[in-house]
Amino acid sequence: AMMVERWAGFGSAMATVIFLWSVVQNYVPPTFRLYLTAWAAKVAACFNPYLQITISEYGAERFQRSDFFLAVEAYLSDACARRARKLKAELVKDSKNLRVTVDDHEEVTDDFSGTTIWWYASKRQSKAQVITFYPGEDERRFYKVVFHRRHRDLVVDSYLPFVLGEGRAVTVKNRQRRLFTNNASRNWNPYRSKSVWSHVPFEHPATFDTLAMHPDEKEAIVDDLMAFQESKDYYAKVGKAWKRGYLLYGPPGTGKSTMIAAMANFLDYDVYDLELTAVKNNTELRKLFIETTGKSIIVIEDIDCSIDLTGKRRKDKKASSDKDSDDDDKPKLPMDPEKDDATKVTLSGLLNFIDGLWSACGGERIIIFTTNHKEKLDPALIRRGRMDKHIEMSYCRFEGFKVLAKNYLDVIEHELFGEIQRLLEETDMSPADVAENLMPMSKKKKRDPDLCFSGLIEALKQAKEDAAAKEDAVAAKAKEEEEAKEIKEREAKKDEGKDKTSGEANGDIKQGDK
Ligand SMILES: Nc1ncnc2c1ncn2[C@@H]1O[C@H](COP(=O)(O)OP(=O)(O)OP(=O)(O)O)[C@@H](O)[C@H]1O
Ligand SMILES: [Mg+2]
Repeated sequence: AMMVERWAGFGSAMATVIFLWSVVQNYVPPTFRLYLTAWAAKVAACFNPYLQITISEYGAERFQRSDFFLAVEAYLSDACARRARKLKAELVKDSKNLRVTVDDHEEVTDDFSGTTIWWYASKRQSKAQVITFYPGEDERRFYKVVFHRRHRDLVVDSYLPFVLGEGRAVTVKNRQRRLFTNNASRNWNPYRSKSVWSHVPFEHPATFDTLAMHPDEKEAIVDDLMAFQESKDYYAKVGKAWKRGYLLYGPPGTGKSTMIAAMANFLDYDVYDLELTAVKNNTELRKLFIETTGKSIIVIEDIDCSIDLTGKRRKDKKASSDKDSDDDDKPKLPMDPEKDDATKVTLSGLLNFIDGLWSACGGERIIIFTTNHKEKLDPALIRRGRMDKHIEMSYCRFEGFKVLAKNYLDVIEHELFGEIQRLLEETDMSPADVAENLMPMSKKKKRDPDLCFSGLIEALKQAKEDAAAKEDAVAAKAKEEEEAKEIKEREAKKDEGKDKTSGEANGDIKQGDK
């Protein structure tokens, strides 16, 4: 009976409210009505101590999902999803893990310095009458955060920025890192991608642990990278763009490319592999650079082979083209070298690429050049400040070998190590060749250290012999050349003498004879 009475009371109260509302609707002028509504909201607020903030999926830019929404989503799935009962799992683009998030219309609580905060995931139907191509496009999802009035400052000034930061960190941690290249054939479908870069997932397994190198050098590089990563404020303070350049040089197979992969894995960066020969001109180079994102390594491999970096070589080319045009007076073809030059990437274009003004957009970029011949590079290109650190990757010595032996065969000590050490100090063998000997591709021999090490010793001895033979050959050739030169010089002198005696006979002859 009490229940019925209470409901009746509730019903009559409701009826009164509805009656009053219809009076307001019909007889109160609109301006006053607005005022009344605001006032009613205020009255309600007096009794409801909770505030709410909405974070919608599409913010001011209608076509791009709001950064904050994505950060909240990541934060909730990382920190609070465990406490939710209704979850949803998705396979998300650019993320390497399944993403489990709070389902729509579900509530989770969070705790921030002793304060309880409620989150609601929800969605509403968009009212706009637009036809879209994508399913689900007319739904607008949003998150609502609810908290007590007295925590307003805490939530707005500390909690929400905290969520943003945490969410971004989670996104970075979970993202699938990518390897970009500017040299993919995109021509078959011009509509597919407007970006100048195309990408694949970056999954190179190299790390600094697997890199054969002297431990001290390795540590120095790791140290440098860590210092770079943490010095955002420092770079800002000294007024420099937040980037760093490395030059990796050394013979083939010494681990330059592997080192880049290890760096990317260590820093958790994307890799942009820039193929300079595929870049038409400086403008395109600039466009490529602008489209790179922060937290990335930009790599130009074999920089000495990529373009005419030196003015000298360009002149050579011009001289030869002049000769050509002397030979035949054909009209100039589109392939004309003059024009070709104008549409090429130049050294100055590349220097601009590295430290032009617009290289400051974003930040946290590492630029790496690799080369087999450091001496061929223009000094301007590799001066400090552009290429801050020059790293020599060299032949495998004993320290490097120990890393490889441990990695490939799980061996830390072995009776053959002494001999290998001696041979490695005397012989230049690249880590790639050493590794090849430690990784026999045969089932029977598989992972037998004795066989592998004796095989390596054989290979080292062979390499040593070859090197000696080569040296002998080089010496012999040099001697031959020297002799030939001497003979030539002698003959030239004789000719000179003859010329002069047959020419004017004066005091000069005596001088020449002397
Ligand atoms: N320092 C090293 N540590 C571990 N592995 C190495 C090292 N150097 C080379 N290797 C092995 O040798 C192979 C070739 O190495 P990498 O491609 O890095 O050489 P590179 O210096 O880039 O050569 P190139 O100058 O020809 O480009 C790799 O697959 C790698 O496994
Ligand atoms: Mg390489």
